Amino acid sequence: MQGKFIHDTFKEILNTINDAVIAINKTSTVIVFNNEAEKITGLKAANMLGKPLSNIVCVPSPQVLQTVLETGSPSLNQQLLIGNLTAVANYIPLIDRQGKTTGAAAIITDVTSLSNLERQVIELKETRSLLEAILYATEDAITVVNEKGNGILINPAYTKITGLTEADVINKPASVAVTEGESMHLKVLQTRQLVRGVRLKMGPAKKEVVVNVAPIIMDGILRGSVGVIHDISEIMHLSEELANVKKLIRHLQAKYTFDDIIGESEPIKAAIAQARHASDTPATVLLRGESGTGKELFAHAIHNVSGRSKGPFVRVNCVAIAESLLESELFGYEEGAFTGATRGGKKGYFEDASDGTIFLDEIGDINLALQAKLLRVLQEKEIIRVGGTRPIPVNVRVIAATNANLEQRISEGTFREDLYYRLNVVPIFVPPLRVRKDDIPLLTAHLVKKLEHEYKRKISKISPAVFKIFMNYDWPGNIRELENFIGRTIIKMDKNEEIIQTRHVPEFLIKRSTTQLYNTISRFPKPATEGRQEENLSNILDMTEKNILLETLQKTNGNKTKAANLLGIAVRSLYYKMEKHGLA
Ligand SMILES: Nc1ncnc2c1ncn2[C@@H]1O[C@H](COP(=O)(O)OP(=O)(O)OP(=O)(O)O)[C@@H](O)[C@H]1O
Repeated sequence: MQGKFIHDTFKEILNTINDAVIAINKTSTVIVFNNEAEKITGLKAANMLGKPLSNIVCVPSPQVLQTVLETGSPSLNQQLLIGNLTAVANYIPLIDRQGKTTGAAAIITDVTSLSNLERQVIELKETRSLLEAILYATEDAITVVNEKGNGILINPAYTKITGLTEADVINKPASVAVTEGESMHLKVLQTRQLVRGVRLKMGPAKKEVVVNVAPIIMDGILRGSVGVIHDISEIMHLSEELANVKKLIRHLQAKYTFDDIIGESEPIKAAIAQARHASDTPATVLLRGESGTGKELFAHAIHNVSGRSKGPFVRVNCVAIAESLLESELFGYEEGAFTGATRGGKKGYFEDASDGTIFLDEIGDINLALQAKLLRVLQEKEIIRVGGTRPIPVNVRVIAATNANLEQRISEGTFREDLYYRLNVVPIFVPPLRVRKDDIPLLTAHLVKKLEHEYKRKISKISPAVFKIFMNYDWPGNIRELENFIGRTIIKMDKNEEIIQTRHVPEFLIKRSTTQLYNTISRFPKPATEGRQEENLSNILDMTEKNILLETLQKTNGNKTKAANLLGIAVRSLYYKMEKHGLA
């Protein structure tokens, strides 16, 4: 009776404790427990009392409990599992008055929620290791800034790409890293909006990069932003190479378009308009004009705009090929046509150009025999290979070019008149540079850019004095000569110089330019404008034009073709001008 009293009193005392308590005897059998123990085990008294402790809770290390019972020493923080719960037990030995261990009390604390936290900490650590691995492994640069826009993290790729180390960026404003353009971190922090695909230059080496930056927003609060930076210098390099390869391919085809024909002066605009018009038709085009004026450029452009642009463009320089070979090159040959002829024969340029365009440059210089054969091709639209008899139909558009005075050659009997008319279906006169000097600045800028790339130099400016020299010279070699001079000028510049100055211009060009300026001024009788300040510019220009026409016609004894040639204008336009000035 007294034993029950003691037991119940003891249990009451145990119930005042927040932790679960289960007392066991020397054989690990449960002798007493409190309400909290029933609660966390979910067991009724009948299922606990007198049962081994291991039936009630899972003891991962039974020997620990055994040691407590045997040695009478407490053991703390031992893990227990009760169903889904994780608990920690402190085993306290129960010792009687004689100092003998009679059992033990397990004081059990539910640490499930605590272990959840621990688990989260472990998960966070794992995530962090994973993120670090990604940060270190990726080839893309990553940069993180805080909400103030100051750097807080970069990865090794960032340093590799931008050349900036942690010392350069951590705790520094994001803008320090950007050499050209605006810091996207700062923009994102202002707008809270993601930015994508922005091109910038970063770091001391001005690396070409593309950046994506996203805001970091946690629980609605802006904490900073993260940027991913892609190095595109390699892509840029590759696309440059691709552009070069494309250029090479275009060299085998038609390289230029009308956009490549630089000039805004009236004479060049008129020629371009004529050429554009001709592109839409299948008509044969005859390009006239001095050497270096851009006739070949026009031929390319006409082909590229025409319906045949997908077909081949075959350029034949009729003077560059030996006369004896030109016929077989143009029309091909049959097997055995001559000693050394390839077995099976060979196609000529006309057949190569099938469904495309053949550009016959320097057409004025082919011999009469070949002229007759060419005439036949133009009339019949078929060729006969050298050594053959079988006509082969060809579908080829002909563009011819010459700087020769064909009309004069006809009168001299060296050029066939019938061929002239066959070729001259659409004549286009490409004006010489001296009649379109207004285009010199544009052309110079274009050619400088072209050569800058070729010579791997950077030219930022051309001094006005150099332009003056260029403007005062007549450029008998036309744009080819201008291109040549600019090339020679760039060569004379030091590597670090970026401005073309007069000292770089070859001496003799300066001399010639000055002489020509002097001649131009003194050549013409002073128009009756002196003292007549009220004359407007248009009248002065008219008078000057009239004087030049008169002077040229005098020089050519009234031969209008020659005069037009000297002036670099079409005979038709000479007639028009003569009429305008009452000289016809
Ligand atoms: N309007 C232009 N814009 C830009 N470059 C031009 C222009 N005209 C000519 N060029 C350049 O000048 C050089 C000479 O041009 P092109 O070979 O077409 O002249 P051409 O009249 O055919 O000469 P030729 O009669 O000696 O064959 C080329 O490098 C060409 O690219």
